[in-house]
Amino acid sequence: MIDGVIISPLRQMLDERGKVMHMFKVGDPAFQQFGEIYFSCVYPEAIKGWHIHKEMTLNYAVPHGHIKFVLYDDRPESPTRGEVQEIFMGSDNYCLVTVPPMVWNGFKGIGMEMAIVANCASIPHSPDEIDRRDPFDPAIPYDWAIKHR
Ligand SMILES: Cc1cn([C@H]2C[C@H](O)[C@@H](COP(=O)(O)OP(=O)(O)O[C@H]3O[C@H](C)C(=O)[C@H](O)[C@H]3O)O2)c(=O)[nH]c1=O
Repeated sequence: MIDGVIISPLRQMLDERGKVMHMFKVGDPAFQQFGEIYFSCVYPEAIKGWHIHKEMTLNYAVPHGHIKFVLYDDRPESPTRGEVQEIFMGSDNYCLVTVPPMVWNGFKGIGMEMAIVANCASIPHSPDEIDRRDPFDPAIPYDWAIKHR
């Protein structure tokens, strides 16, 4: 587990009409502050990344579809420097993933339908605080291909 990353299980309340899915509220252990919430939609097999946020703390939940969310820690002072972390998110593993600034991250749509990634971010979106790398940049030691373990 990359230092500073928090995975919080989220409740889904099902009945014969549908369901209610929790996400995030003031007072939750991972809550810092509210900046903006937006939704990034990704088709199966498409990759969005790599991104790094210099200031924003991310709070991701995937209420529809599934993704493989991948994190890479190259922070010089981090006890987990060099680690890669994969988190499979979606309605089958409905959780909130909190990612501190300066951790590389990206995601790939998996399964059969478009996934919706909600980010309840600590600050409003600003392109100035994001750096990007190509998803296949060899500087990040990760292969996005499916692993038939
Ligand atoms: C988020 C955002 C994006 N854009 C524009 C910038 C690009 O022209 C286009 C797609 O943005 P981007 O390539 O950043 O999209 P994603 O790869 O889905 O990433 C975004 O959604 C994931 C979940 C992240 O957490 C990222 O921080 C966020 O940038 O929308 C805007 O104009 N305003 C916005 O608030």
